[in-house]
Amino acid sequence: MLQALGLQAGYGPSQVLFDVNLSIAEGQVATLLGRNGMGKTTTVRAIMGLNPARGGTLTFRGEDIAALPPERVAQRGIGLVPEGRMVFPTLTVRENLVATAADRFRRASPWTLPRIFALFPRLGERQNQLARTLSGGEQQMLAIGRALMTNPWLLILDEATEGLAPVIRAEIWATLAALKDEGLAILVIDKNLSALKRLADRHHVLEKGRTVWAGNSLELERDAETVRGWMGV
Ligand SMILES: Nc1ncnc2c1ncn2[C@@H]1O[C@H](COP(=O)(O)OP(=O)(O)OP(=O)(O)O)[C@@H](O)[C@H]1O
Repeated sequence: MLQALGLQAGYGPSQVLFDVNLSIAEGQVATLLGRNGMGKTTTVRAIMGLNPARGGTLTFRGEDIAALPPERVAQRGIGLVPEGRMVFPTLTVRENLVATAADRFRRASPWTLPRIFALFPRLGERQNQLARTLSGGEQQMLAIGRALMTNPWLLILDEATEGLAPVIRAEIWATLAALKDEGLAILVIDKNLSALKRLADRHHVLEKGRTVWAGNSLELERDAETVRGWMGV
């Protein structure tokens, strides 16, 4: 579904990604692992067209997306839950969700407000509240709901559980498992290896802008010590 080969990207004169290789099959959950500053967010930005690829290849559902601007990438069906959530603070929960709503692919059962509120009942209870008055966990749920309202084929979450209470984290992990069961492909950036091992099919470790390890959860178990070393945990 998504494949990056030898991906390169950076900011102005500084190159950050040198050789990122990443693949996510349909309906799979994949992870991007690595210490802070190793290029995970930059990889996401390259996929989304925010920091366009400068080398290598990037394909999504069989199409070359390397040169597409961000709005086109989103239209192709990649939904981003960015680092720091970035919900619209002065819009209500409902307005945040409606703002991005689109069903470009005429899905069999598209995401709607009632479906989002069934997934996150708390958002339903607070639908007329301004987003900035929500707790961190609720804002994260809203960010996920907003990405789902674009009816993506692939959902990307950058540090979605960071700074959240354990009980809220558990809720987010359970939600991602439910979305996977529905067939949604997901790319997760997170540091919680034990949750990721259960949820994800494939893992990629980044070190200084290069994919230095990739494998499934069994292989991750086998190479746990090495991977933990790369992650600094
Ligand atoms: N806007 C920017 N301008 C210049 N350099 C940047 C910018 N954003 C990030 N970088 C640099 O790019 C490198 C990779 O950062 P990136 O955010 O992709 O890492 P990360 O693996 O996602 O880590 P983190 O968990 O800290 O977000 C770092 O050296 C960082 O300093």
